[in-house]
Amino acid sequence: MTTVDTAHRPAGHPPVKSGKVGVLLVNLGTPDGTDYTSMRRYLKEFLTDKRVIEWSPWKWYPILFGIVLNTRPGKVGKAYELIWNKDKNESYLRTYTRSQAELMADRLKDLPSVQVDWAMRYGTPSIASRIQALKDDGCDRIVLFPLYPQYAAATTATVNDKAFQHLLKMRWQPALRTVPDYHDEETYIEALANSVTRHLQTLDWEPEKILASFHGIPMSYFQKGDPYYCQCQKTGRLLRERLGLSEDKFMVTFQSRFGPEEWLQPYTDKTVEKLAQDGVKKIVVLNPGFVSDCLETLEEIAEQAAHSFHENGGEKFAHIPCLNDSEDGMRVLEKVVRRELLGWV
Ligand SMILES: C=CC1=C(C)c2cc3[nH]c(cc4nc(cc5[nH]c(cc1n2)c(C)c5CCC(=O)O)C(CCC(=O)O)=C4C)c(C)c3C=C
Ligand SMILES: [Fe+2]
Ligand SMILES: [Fe+2]
Repeated sequence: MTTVDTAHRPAGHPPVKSGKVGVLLVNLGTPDGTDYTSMRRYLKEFLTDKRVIEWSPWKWYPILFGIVLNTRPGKVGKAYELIWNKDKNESYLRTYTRSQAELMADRLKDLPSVQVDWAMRYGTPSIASRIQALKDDGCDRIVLFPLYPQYAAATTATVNDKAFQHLLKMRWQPALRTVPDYHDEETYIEALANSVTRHLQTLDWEPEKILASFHGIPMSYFQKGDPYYCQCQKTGRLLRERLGLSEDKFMVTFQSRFGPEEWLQPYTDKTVEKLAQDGVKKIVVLNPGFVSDCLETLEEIAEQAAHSFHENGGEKFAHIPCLNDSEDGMRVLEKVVRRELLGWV
């Protein structure tokens, strides 16, 4: 650890701490509560992000403020209620992100100059508040880790934007290292394969199809050059090969469509429905693109997709949890963080 030489400091110069390295884990965000006001605040911050909705504000804001922010908070709030972590009165996304940061701090104990923290892109704790806290604690270098295995402008880039926006206001900026995607990282593929294998062993039936369902993005974002689709496809292929499955048995699909545009295909909901209608009786779905379980996995897949599969004639449906704060999941995050710390510790 290096520290600043302050012996010559003139009277009145503020005391400064320095010499530590911060690691900031950042996930998407989550509402503070399931009530209308909390939901509206969260959705407003999310859906006014130009990296998420790329339409011109002239076109988007009348729809957002006139319709979406009046109707969606109530509807989505009910969905959040179904998957709320009642013990901690928060969403599981927050519970897991905090736990990942705590476990990461423990795993990096051999590096005493490293301090680990966590933040959310939307809602609390904000990226600005945690970058400031790390800097105030003496971190003059920060590894910023957007918790997305696949890069998308709507997720990774907006986390980076937000961090640099805060740096704009700082006199003494920390050096910031942004962590790249890790969609084809060996440890990640291995962790996903282990979780599939282990979960299948707990079932007394064998799936006819395994679906790797990723969050979608509008097709237009892909056409503008976003690498997300290709990275999801590669993660899917590597996982399938690792599991030794044929293309016939394993599919990559895209979920969570929002708005009227065409999104990446095949759509998870339509695929699940069609498989059941075509006579497939047993399927398993996993969400490799989500580091932690959240509304999109627990409600949209484990609840809604399961329901739709059964309604359409399917018999057995299983959802494999995300890696969350499991041993395998933490090994992946630690591997990436240690690589990014090289040269700084
Ligand atoms: C145009 C809108 C959206 C884009 C593009 C988008 C991309 C995207 N999102 C995730 C991960 C998550 N999204 C989550 C919730 C969520 N996503 C959108 C819209 C877009 N996402 C909305 C409006 C919401 C809120 C819920 C709803 O109103 O339907 C979540 C869950 C958060 C939680 O608290 O549980 C995650 C995680 C990715 C990875 C991605 C692009 C790659
Ligand atoms: Fe989303
Ligand atoms: Fe959704």
